[in-house]
Amino acid sequence: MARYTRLTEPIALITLNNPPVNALSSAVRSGIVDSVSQALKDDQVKAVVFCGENRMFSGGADIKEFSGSMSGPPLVRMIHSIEASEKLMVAAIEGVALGGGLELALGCHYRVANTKARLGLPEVTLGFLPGAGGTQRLPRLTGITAALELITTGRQISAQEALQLGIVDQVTEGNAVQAAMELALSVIGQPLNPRRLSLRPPVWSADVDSVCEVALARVKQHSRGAMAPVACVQAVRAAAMLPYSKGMEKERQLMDTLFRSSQARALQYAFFAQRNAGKWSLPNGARWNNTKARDVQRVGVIGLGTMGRGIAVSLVKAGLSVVALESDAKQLESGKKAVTAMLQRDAQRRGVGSPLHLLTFALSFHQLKDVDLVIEAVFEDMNLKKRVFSDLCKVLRAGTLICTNTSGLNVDELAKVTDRQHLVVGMHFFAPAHVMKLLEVVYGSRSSPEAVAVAMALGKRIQKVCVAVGNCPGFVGNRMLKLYMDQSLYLLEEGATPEQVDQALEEFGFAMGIFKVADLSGLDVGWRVRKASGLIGPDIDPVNPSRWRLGQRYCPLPDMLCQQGRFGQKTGRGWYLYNSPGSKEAKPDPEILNFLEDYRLKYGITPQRISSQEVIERCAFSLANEGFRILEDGIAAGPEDIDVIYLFGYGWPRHRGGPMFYASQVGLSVVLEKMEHYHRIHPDVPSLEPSRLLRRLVAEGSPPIQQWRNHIKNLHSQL
Ligand SMILES: CC(C)(COP(=O)(O)OP(=O)(O)OC[C@H]1O[C@@H](n2cnc3c(N)ncnc32)[C@H](O)[C@@H]1OP(=O)(O)O)[C@@H](O)C(=O)NCCC(=O)NCCSC(=O)C[C@@H](O)CCCCCCCCCCCCC(=O)O
Repeated sequence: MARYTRLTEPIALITLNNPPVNALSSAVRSGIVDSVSQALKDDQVKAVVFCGENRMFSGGADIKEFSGSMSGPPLVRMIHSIEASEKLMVAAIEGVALGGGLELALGCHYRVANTKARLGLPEVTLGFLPGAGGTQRLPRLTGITAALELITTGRQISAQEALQLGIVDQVTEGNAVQAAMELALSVIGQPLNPRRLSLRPPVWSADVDSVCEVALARVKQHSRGAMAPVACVQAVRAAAMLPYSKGMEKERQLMDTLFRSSQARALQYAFFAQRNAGKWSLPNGARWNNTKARDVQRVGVIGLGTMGRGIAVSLVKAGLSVVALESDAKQLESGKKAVTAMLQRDAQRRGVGSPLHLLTFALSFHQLKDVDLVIEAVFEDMNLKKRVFSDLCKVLRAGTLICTNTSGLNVDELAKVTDRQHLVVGMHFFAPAHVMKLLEVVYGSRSSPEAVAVAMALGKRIQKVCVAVGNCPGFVGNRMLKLYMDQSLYLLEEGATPEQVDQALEEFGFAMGIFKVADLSGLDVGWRVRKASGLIGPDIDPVNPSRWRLGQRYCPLPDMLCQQGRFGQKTGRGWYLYNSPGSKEAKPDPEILNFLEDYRLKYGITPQRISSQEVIERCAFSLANEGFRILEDGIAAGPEDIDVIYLFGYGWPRHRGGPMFYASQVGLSVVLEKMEHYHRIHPDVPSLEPSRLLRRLVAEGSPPIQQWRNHIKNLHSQL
């Protein structure tokens, strides 16, 4: 796990060897300790160079070990003895030096990095802090301001930036090990104390308090209730005020609190869930590792509305050729202007050349004849999409994939109008598509594994977090969202205000409350969908609309807002009031409060006092309850996929893991009890009835979330 090589020069090489990222597992730490001791015993060895196998220094501590009992040499002590060693220690950084990997390098007396290397302390993203001396050594190198920024955000930096900040001593375009050896030979014999960061005094300056206050205010504003960023500021502040040993005590104290916190568990779960989503599997046994994706170079994008524009931008940015199609010249012109401007702005921001040469604009389907894959992003209307699909089949080559960016329409029904049902899949992007990371890849009953593999690979190439999901109305994300939205609306009927619901959700950690999101997306979008689905028709009385539709409780409030022309931000009025159409600052609207009061009076509803706890329980547990149904139906392969969808597509707070993880953390029996309670009070809302899978998991002793897949497998078993 760590290889010791005695080189011909007076140098020993210690190679961390734990693929794929050379995480500092217990075995690696033991290997390092043994190797260092071997080097120290060898009188011929004057210097030690640390490097990683496969040109990858280290991705840090082994995160998998955190969920069990930790064994092996402690990282803190190991790094301390490396730094204290009387022999010269040099880190040769290639690939990444992250977390404990960078902390190990900071314990060395010199650091050399390859130009392509990336360095960082991302522990905050896992719910804790750099707990192997990183919070004390880094500020002593870079000063407090840079250390605060790096440690509280977890941002990874280039070797060049690391050089400017003083984190590395040298950057090389060549082999970092070679360069580290040369550096070692040139400094052997020089005093080591000035190179030992722990011997440096606190990095105090007169403005420490104000710098830390500013950092604290910034992290509190962005962290949405996450504890780790605040603790990171406290730890770095200690590096400015206290000698190293005292600072280390503070680091340890803060780490103890964070390490076993529910937030750290949630964030580490999210880390693995995100990686797990790429390992898709279909009910027929096809999987990411037994299905080959063929290469895609040219992509057609049909429709240059908001979604089509974002999709085209994402594709071009990833170096793909795009033919972007619109149905009329005016639409094409406005789409062209928007896409071009977005790409130019992005290129300017990143300091790279504009990729506009990859983009062609077209008005005729014939210009799509040579593409490898088409993404349809026209208006959300089944008939229109069907027309597009059948027209496409007339011009596309036989093997070209047809993907739909529908947000919930039936992919099988669309596939049926084509001559290639096996090559039809959904690619559900989230708005704005060039910003949002999530992509639901929807397989229909006839989609071939290869088609799914191609869509997943393309999504990955354009840097999306892709989740393969089955075909049902709304797929995973929007199917669950509907129930979340329903509960929020019922809460308004029962006595809450939009700002009260949003405040509870934002305090829980959502980036934005649901009513603010609805205003941002446009209330007219859902209105149109409800009209198309028959929920709103000519038989509905517009003045006294029924609260009962298609056999279920229905809340007509959003329709009534739309009738008043309140479409949200775009019209300057929605659930909130805005200074002008298009402005973003939501203000409570007294008109809405009166409107809600009148509504309750009209329908004889006595307003109740709704607590924040009830808002969270009804919204979050409804999401999870539907998530269990989705698992039962085989629409998502596991709870992790559902959580990834909510983390990356719906602003669910990462430090709460996702709705399924949250349910597991609160306790499944508590969730069951609450759902039973709310269903008893609201028997007219069938979705509040606890799902079969939830009941079954509770009956089976509420197994940990990692084991739910096994229980789902057995759900339909007759054995
Ligand atoms: C490294 C990456 C940038 C690579 O990205 P890439 O896209 O190439 O690949 P993947 O992300 O897909 O990863 C490939 C593969 O590797 C797995 N993996 C990656 N990193 C790790 C890791 N650090 N540990 C384990 N496994 C890892 C990943 O899961 C993939 O596996 P798969 O099976 O899917 O192929 C990228 O991966 C990345 O960014 N990684 C994470 C980097 C990171 O966050 N590093 C920080 C780790 S935490 C750390 O280092 C902590 C240190 O500060 C030291 C802390 C000291 C601990 C002291 C403990 C004190 C406890 C006190 C409290 C005790 C109280 C009590 O007892 O109760």
